[in-house]
Amino acid sequence: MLCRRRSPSDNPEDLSPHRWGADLTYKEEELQLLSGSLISSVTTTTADKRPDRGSMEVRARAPGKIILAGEHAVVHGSAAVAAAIDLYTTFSIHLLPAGDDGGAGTVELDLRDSGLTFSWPCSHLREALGEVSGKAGPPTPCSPDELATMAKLLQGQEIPEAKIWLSTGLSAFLFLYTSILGYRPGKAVVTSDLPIGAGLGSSAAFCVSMSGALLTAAGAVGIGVGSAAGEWELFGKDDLELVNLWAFQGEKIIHGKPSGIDNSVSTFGSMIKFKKGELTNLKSRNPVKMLITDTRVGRNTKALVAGVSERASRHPDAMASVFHAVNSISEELSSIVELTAEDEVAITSKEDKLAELMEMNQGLLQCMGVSHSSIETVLRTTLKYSLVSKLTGAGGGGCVLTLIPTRILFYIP
Ligand SMILES: Nc1ncnc2c1ncn2[C@@H]1O[C@H](COP(=O)(O)OP(=O)(O)OP(=O)(O)O)[C@@H](O)[C@H]1O
Ligand SMILES: C[C@@](O)(CCO)CC(=O)[O-]
Ligand SMILES: [Mg+2]
Repeated sequence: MLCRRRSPSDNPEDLSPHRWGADLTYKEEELQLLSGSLISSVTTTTADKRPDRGSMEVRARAPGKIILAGEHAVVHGSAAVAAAIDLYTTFSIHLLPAGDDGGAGTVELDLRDSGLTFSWPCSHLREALGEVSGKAGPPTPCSPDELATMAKLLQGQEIPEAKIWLSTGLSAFLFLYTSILGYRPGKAVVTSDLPIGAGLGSSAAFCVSMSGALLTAAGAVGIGVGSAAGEWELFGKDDLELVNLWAFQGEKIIHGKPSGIDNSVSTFGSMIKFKKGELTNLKSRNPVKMLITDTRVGRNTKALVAGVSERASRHPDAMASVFHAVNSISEELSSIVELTAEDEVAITSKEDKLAELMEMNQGLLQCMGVSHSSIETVLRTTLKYSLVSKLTGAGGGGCVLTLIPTRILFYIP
């Protein structure tokens, strides 16, 4: 399910949202149907801790997400609605006893899905970053100087040009690892069900699972030692709050200016309304079925978010109206989602309203300049079946949501 990066302008430093794959043409057959997701009952971040040959291994997993309404506008203070989906990123950390190899040891990272491994001698990290003790409490943000040091630490690593977009994730790893665990040697392994950079919150799931595992390994959050293989334990509410704060710092390194919605929904799961950092849990009693289509057009959230901010500074009044309209859509959508509909007529009317709001939101995302010809192809294709779609996440390619009303008689697994 990995996203195939196809755009010749797939450069994380390119801040123009239009240049992401703009000159390619897309055929319906090239779209990948990812999954139909029931979005009301998904578990939150969970972890598993077990002794392993004299040392400790901790695994944490965190879900991806879809945004039903409000992406981009949420960065500018509007409300947005998001739901966790049942595709996960898992981060495992195996702490090695210090000095096991007679020296200070190494910090290793194995990105299984990309087939890449990285390694830093602990002595080298200490030299570059100075004394850090590892921290159990709330995070201190990564300073510009520290960020520059992380970038330098990547220079010695062999990152293939075609996967250079992983650099920000690697910087986030180095920052979270050294801030939480100091220079303890360890081996981390990351696997994910999520396509990377496709709007399903891969960066947030990466940061949340990483924060969960590292904080557990540091003893800063408490889960017990797992009894049976394959058992996941839920974190307590206060622990989730701490995991979320650290994950947000990681997201800042990857995204530049995240609203916090992606890490929050990945941490706490379920369906949420999010506005200016405030999270409200939404109780959806009738399931909402969405089809997720991956256009397989690579894009980068940091560049798209920066592009919208630039447009907002060029046209402040017009864009303020757009953000205001999106806020109203998200508010209305969140109250409709919570309505309990008993009979068929009520369910149909609820779904019709949801569809209309999604359609309006898509129009406003086009106004923000974050749609893409591949997204428009999905919109046209689903419209042939009278189904409504909208982009989800940062847009510019990536994934598209299609609302599947209960009147549709086929089942999408
Ligand atoms: N499993 C992973 N392994 C390593 N790095 C990852 C992984 N998942 C995400 N990342 C990091 O996150 C970046 C992708 O994040 P980005 O925010 O651009 O997309 P997304 O989170 O999938 O989509 P959106 O933010 O729109 O929901 C990658 O370039 C990489 O740096
Ligand atoms: C585009 C955006 O609104 C959602 C990305 O999933 C960015 C953010 O809120 O951080
Ligand atoms: Mg992201």
